[in-house]
Amino acid sequence: MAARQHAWTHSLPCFQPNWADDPICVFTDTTFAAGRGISLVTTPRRANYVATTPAFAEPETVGDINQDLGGSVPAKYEMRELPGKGMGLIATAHIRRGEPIMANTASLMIDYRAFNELTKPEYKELQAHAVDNLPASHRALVLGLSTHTSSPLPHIELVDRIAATNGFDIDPDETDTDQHHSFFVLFPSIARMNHDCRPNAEYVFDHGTLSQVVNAARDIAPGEELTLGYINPLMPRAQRLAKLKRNWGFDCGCASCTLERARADESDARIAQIEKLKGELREWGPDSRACPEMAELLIALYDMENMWTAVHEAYTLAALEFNAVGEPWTAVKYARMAVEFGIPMVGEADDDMGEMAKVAEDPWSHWSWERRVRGENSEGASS
Ligand SMILES: C[S@@+](CC[C@H](N)C(=O)[O-])C[C@H]1O[C@@H](n2cnc3c(N)ncnc32)[C@H](O)[C@@H]1O
Repeated sequence: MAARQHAWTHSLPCFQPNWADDPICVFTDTTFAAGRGISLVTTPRRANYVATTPAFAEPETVGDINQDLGGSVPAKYEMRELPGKGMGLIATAHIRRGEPIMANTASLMIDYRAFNELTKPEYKELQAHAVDNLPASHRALVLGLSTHTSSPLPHIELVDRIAATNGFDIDPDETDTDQHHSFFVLFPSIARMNHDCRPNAEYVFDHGTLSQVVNAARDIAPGEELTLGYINPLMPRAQRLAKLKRNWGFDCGCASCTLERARADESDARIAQIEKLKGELREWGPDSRACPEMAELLIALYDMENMWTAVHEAYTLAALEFNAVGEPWTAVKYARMAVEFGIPMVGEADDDMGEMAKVAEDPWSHWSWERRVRGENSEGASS
């Protein structure tokens, strides 16, 4: 797509290694999202691509996003200081599974090219400029975020620690065929959510509005903390603890990490079996041992592990498996459950959700129909 010129505030310096084809600079729009503002650290080409998205081209799509879902719904949480965790968000009303809890437009979007192509001092300088260029109240919100350290830091280091502690990895926009680098993105209100290895909420990024929505993964009662998962939940306990300590500096005290030894070993064994079953169920070659009972065992294991944010993966595999042995109505049941549980967790645009909508509608014309009993190899089978 041809790059349209956008009215960015473009601050110097830009950096460009000799071998790179584009410089990397800071681009700010202080009028974005009804004056909240946004800063990008990226190439001029990519900044201009981002400016073609509805978030910029149709400003009304993002005008209300940051006021607790348009101000039409009162917030169902409040921020509190929590022992041993810093700040956190606590539910103040009942929240239903699948319900949107909060949303933020991006504050700071750092192209991974900055990390891959620039020196550390270069990208840290750009990162600090990007925050400094935001409107004052937004800048204060960002600079007030956690650094998981109490020692005072020089400004550039402070911004770097804030970004590292609070940023989210966002996959590149698939419609931008020119760019293959992820973005590292900051959403200041969502960043107040602490980690749990079995979180009760999940985030979904929308490239059209450059915004992140947090949805409830299960029913949440007033008084419960709202949590996200910072890491892959399918790691054994020791690996989860080590990764959280290394990357975010805390000893995880969540219910799953504080199980007594025997219960923790059982949980680790279930996690290992989940990984093994997923591998077998995704195998569509003639030697596959996959069968519907395996898929139902997988669902039970996700349930036992309280993996509310990921159980749709098991429903997806069960729908495919039942369809593959010619049991359309059980396939439709699981496809419907995959969509019901999955869309708030991964969004409608997710490939698996598209496949599940097709199975739910017409299992007989889906690629998986009687796949196992026909004994064909399945080039291109998803999930
Ligand atoms: C993205 S911030 C979350 C909000 C943060 N508590 C605050 O005060 O703004 C990540 C930091 O919060 C703290 N944190 C997050 N989850 C935690 C947990 N389960 N237990 C203890 N500290 C946690 C750690 O200091 C971590 O580096």
